Amino acid sequence: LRMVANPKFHRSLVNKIPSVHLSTSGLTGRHFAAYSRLSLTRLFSTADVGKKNAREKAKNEVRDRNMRYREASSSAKGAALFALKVSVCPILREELHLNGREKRGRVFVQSDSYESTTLQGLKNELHSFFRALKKSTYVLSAQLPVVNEDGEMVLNNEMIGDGKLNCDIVSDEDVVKVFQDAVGFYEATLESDESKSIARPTILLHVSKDPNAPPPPPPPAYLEDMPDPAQSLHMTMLSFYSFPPGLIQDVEEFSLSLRRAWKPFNALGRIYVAEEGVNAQMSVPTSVLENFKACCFSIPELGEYMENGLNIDPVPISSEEFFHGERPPPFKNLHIRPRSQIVADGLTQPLDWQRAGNDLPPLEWHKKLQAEEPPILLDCRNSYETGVGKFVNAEPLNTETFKDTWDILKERLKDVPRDKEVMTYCTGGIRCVKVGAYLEQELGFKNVSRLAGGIIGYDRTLEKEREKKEENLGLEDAGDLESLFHGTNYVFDGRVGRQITDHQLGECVTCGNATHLLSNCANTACHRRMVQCSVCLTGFNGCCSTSCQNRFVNSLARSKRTLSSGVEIGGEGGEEVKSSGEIDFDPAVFDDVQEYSAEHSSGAPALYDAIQRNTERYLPTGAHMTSGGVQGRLLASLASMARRGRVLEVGTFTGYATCAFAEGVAGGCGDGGGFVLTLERDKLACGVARHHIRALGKGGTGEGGAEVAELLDDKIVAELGEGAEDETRLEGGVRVVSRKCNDALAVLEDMAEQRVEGGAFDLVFVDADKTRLLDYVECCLGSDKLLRRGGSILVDNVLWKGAVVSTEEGEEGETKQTRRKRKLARIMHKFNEKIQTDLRAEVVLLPLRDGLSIIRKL
Ligand SMILES: C[S@@+](CC[C@H](N)C(=O)[O-])C[C@H]1O[C@@H](n2cnc3c(N)ncnc32)[C@H](O)[C@@H]1O
Repeated sequence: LRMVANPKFHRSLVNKIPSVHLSTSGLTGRHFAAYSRLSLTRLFSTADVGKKNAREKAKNEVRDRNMRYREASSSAKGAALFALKVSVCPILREELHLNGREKRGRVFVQSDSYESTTLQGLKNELHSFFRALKKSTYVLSAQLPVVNEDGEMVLNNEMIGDGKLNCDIVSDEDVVKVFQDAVGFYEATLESDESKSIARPTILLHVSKDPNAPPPPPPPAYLEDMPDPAQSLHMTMLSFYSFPPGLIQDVEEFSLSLRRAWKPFNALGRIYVAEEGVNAQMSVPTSVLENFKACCFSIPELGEYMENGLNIDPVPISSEEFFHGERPPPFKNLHIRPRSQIVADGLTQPLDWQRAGNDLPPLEWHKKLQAEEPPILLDCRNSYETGVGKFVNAEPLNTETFKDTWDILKERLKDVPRDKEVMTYCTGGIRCVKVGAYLEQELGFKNVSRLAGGIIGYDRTLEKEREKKEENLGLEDAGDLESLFHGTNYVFDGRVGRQITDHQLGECVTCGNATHLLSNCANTACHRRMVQCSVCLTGFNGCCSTSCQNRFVNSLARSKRTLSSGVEIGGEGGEEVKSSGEIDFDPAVFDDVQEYSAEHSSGAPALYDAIQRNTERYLPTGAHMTSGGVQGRLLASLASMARRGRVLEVGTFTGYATCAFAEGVAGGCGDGGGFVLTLERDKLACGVARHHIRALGKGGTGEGGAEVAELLDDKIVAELGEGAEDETRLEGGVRVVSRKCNDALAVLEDMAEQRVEGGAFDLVFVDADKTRLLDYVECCLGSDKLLRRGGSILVDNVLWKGAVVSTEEGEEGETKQTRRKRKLARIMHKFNEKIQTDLRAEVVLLPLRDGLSIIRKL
């Protein structure tokens, strides 16, 4: 991983791959090099592979193979490789819903291979490119290309329509003959006029519907007479999970099949699929709910293995409220995501999820909790969930994430006799399957029970029983039906929490009063989940702090201005774009000049190598985000020139640039009172950065500092609340303060209003969310309280991997990533244009690495 995260390594490999000019497919050598790099990333990054859907993966494999073939054939023309120009008839295109790429395409086949000598081999080859054909009965026919008077090959077989080409392929012999004929034809063109000959034997292959194929199967019974889901006046929320004992063999294929099966219902939701099972939170149009249930029960991997069936919310939401109500819709799309686990547990070995204690129906659970000698009752949710609601007498495990569960359980239960009854519960029951399995199989408890359907199931059952009681229908003896769960149940969709009783167990984040209300901060860049009372919710405009409130109110005003003036600025999304790790770079930008300048700049001291290593170990997907060697040296130099040695960094990440700034300030600051403030929203990054800054404080930038930095262990993430600060003093009195904040822009806007303690900054490094660069820079240019006149702003990534140079519309069929890259490049380009014409500043855009702008405030 360390090698892969290192651009030098990529470059060296990319440079070693011969680049080919493939004009027929529109691919240039440069694309090929970039593509090769993507393949490398794919090869090394198993997490990425896991995320790709099956179709994409198969297509990539074939493309990879074709690339190799083309590469081979570019040096050696001839009969070693055949080109098959494949087309699919319109009937099959429609029946199989083939997309643009699958309607026609080119496949390369080696001579004397299984594919070029047998019908099955040939078909397998076609299936890997045209996956949908696997499910169809079709016939193949072939033809040799026609060479026109100018010696050009006429490959246009569009005119075939539903018909066939002149040679049927129904047996291995037919395959052999067609390939032999293709060689003969190729050799004949060579002999007649080599300059006009074709590059390799070529065959036109047509796939048409088999006229004798049996009719397609009738639609499943559950779709018969189904009402139109689009007309449903209500939406129903539901959830379910399953741990099928036979596991899910092909996760990606199964995810696709779920999407196909659920498409007719207009279902929405978030579904995780892994080998171990399925975990779904969904909303379904109420009018087709019964059909949807029947569909789910007909799928073997769900069916009887859906523990407690489907957990259905008894109160449907009107479609109007669902889609256009005050709150955002719980789900906007149907996301079916292949995952390595449906609940990430952090266990080294998977357990047998079928042996996970007993499922206790809610009414039995309710009775048991009223018993005189209650058993051990464990709340297996995280602390933010248990903070607003739990069963009376339950012990919260107080985990930050589910992965913390195992150590806490071991410690809590170490002296408990193994035959003591242990009861566990969670939101919907899924986490308790894993906890139950662990208690039984790893800790040896013999009497484990789990609340079937979790708190959601318990709440619904009690509600139903109460209704029954009211209607005086035969009521089971359930004792008192008052809920023993007190407070609010945290749920994982747009609703955030459901209040079960009036108990106010939470503490308002802004005033500290008791409350049951849960929400997410309205400042979208912060969006933290929070407990906030109704008074503060209104008073703070739905935000968690005054900083976020200012940011939120300002951005509302700005978006109004934007709408009326038609000028696009920044964008409220504030998405962190640099960390996606999926954006490829244009290798042409990383040319020899960059290499040369790196080789002829001073190397970074040892501490920085240790920082980079730790980053690659603890935050590998973002390891490319650190400033790195040459830029780090430049930042240190610039900081050393800062008049009063006061530097603000926006986006600490793991502290690479922070240490460079601190180093520079310490080495250059005139009055000895240097100060570096760095802001970061990510807890883990903050924890790692603090360790590095302390290492700098203890051992300096050399080997001593590197040794301390290397002592980083897994317990780096401190519980960091909004505004939590950590201060390190360097020799010579320079103060380095790392502050955890939810949204750095809100903090800057605050500082721009008030006086910054100790005076304005000399230098501000803007290196956080890239879509709001103008907002950050505006804060600095607009307020002398934040950045003094004559001071500078540094903005990173202004060349956006070279993509700013050309931001026109992309080719048809470009991927989501390239579209996103183009969109971001346009934002960056607009930023560069706008800042260049700003009369308050002078700009130098350095083509260093990914582009660094130095903006001097006039
Ligand atoms: C490119 S990295 C910073 C790299 C660092 N300056 C360096 O040179 O080593 C960007 C960091 O900004 C943080 N970030 C993004 N948006 C933020 C925001 N609105 N508030 C605070 N931090 C943010 C991300 O979590 C990420 O760690």
